[in-house]
Amino acid sequence: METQAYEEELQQLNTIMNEIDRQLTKLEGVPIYTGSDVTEQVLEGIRETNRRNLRIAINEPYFGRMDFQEEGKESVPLYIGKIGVSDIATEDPMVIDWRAPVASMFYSFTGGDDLAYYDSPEGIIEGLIYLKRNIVIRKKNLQRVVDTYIKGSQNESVTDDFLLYRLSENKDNRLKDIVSTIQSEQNDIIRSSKNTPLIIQGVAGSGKTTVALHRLAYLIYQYRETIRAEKMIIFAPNNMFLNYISNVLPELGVGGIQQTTFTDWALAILDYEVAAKDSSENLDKWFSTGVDRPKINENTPGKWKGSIHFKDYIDRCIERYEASAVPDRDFEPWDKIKIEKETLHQWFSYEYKHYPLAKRRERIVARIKKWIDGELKNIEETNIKKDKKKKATQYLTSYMKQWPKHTALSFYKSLFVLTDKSTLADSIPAEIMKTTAMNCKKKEVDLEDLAPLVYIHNRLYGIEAQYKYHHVIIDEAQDFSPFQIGLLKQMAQGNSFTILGDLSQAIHEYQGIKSWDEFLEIFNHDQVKYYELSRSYRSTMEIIHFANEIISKAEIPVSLANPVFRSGEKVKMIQVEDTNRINLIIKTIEQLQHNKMDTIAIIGRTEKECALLHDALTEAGMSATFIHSKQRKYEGGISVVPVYLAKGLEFDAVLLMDVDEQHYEATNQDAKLLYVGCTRALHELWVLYSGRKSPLIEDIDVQLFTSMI
Ligand SMILES: Nc1ncnc2c1ncn2[C@@H]1O[C@H](COP(=O)(O)OP(=O)(O)OP(=O)(O)O)[C@@H](O)[C@H]1O
Repeated sequence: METQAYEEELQQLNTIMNEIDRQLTKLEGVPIYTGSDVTEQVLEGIRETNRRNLRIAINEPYFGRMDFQEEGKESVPLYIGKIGVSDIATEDPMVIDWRAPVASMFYSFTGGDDLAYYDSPEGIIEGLIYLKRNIVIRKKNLQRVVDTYIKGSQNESVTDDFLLYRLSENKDNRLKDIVSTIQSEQNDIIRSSKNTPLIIQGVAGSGKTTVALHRLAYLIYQYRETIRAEKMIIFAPNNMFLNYISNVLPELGVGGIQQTTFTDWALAILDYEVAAKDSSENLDKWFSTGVDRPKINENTPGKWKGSIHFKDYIDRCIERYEASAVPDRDFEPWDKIKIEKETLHQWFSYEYKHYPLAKRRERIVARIKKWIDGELKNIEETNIKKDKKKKATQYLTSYMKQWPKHTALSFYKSLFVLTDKSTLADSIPAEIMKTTAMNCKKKEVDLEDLAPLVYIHNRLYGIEAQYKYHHVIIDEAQDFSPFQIGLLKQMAQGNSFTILGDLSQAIHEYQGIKSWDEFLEIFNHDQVKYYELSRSYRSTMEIIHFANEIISKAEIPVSLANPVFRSGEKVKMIQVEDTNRINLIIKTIEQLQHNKMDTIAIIGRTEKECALLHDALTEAGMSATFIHSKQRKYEGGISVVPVYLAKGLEFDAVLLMDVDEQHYEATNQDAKLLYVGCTRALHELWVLYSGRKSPLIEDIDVQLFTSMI
């Protein structure tokens, strides 16, 4: 039977490949248009997209087949691929784009005799599925045919076998697409409608980043009439992470989406009026160990400035500025000739109300100048006219001095200067007042200042068209502040958001959130869709069970990860003396490489310790990449990385260093850090410590690891 299926698919592959080849050859034969005719340019754009798509399709034209019988019709085999391909002569679809409505059944159907259905533009279409088949094609060669559902057969649902086959593969240095194995709960998120903001709490390895990228590809396809790639934006925690995920969208045939960090994005909007302080200093501080650990409370700058309370405070300050902006006097450049203050107020508060504050000021200056010109026209004597003009200009300058022109920075700075007893600034903690005023003076600010600065900029100057988005994706959103979300909410049209994160990995406690309610409130609870993904696809069961024991020690209001049934090596726990550490690491890595582990991370606790470890390993002849906070590229191979920078990444094997009582104390924060470290591993996890082991791993069930000396 299997051979028969294979032969059948081989034949089909030939037919489809020939068609793709024919179309591509034809398109590649058309000379590229470089002229200035707009219609021709548009046509060239379409040809270029088609060329690009067909080049993707020619290597792996499809990955699945589903035999579907729509009610009242014949059963037809539908081939599903990354890119849709039609027979050029008959226009019949040969391969269906995975994002097409009918293809949704390939992901949502998990067996059974019930009618399957999908939501088409014409309404719900129902029918029966007879076959669901996974087909692996690599570089034009048919490699594997696995039936995951055959109607009437005993062994009805073996979907997980194929998923496991994909999960057991090793990873290189880039995140991959998952079109062939999207799971039903992921499919629901990917295909959610554009204008419902989504908040997704997903355990480590549940596919949040991957799902977010597939969702973008879906939205571009589904809303192609109204949505543009350049108007969609992804926020990720750092540039190395952006580099790590950079292959997925091109693999899905999607280009042009903005991908950035909040810092880079904010600095550009502020036109680089300020610089961002070196983040590594901050990370060193917040992730230090022992007596250096700073305490975190509501007055911690990141928390305080990231709160909606601070946003409201800024609103009040802006209102105050607005109320007192127009000088409380007539504009009277010459005796008895004047614009009355009531008129100026009328312009400001009514006629120009729809303009942002700075623009209103500009408009009024322009109107006053026009009024002066008009008045001067009535004067005939040249000398008097000249004299009056001079007087009016001087008067205007002194008048406008009473109406300060603000930039985002100057306004922000003014919030941190205590000018009089009645000032609103009374409520700002003294330490924040002092340091922020100092930073503003140096034009060098912290991450937590950027959202308020952009917010003020928007209030003063309005939001430019290029910063109004069709869709916003925020990955690792647990590290965002409510203020950042509140700000972005103003800039995303129709509240089109996908916000993803994991509270169990909320290691940036000094700025992030404790509960998703903090964001839900911003969107007015009932308008948002909240999802929880608890199935974890990355790590083996052994690793997930071990990691779950650690995170259970922290009080976090989310459910534990539930691994797919993929079994591997037990977690290894090793006590090692400092003198033997380097030796042991090198031997372990040799063993792991022998076991075909391609990407291996040695995860340390702080950046400084990792730098020292990396030096020692280099000296001992090992070649590894040291990942530090300024790293922009993830190279793969062997990496030495501080645990907080490993978040978001994954490796075939992980060596967690220094899991002792000094480095990982019995605190929520350290439990989360250790959890992040453990869940980076796909296949093997080695936990090393010297002296006393961390209390976080002290009483872990002995069945869950192997102790080695
Ligand atoms: N449906 C799936 N089929 C195959 N692989 C999947 C699937 N879903 C997720 N994966 C794989 O699981 C791994 C984790 O995915 P991803 O990094 O997107 O998860 P995450 O939730 O963002 O993780 P974390 O929060 O731990 O960084 C990746 O290797 C991804 O390819």
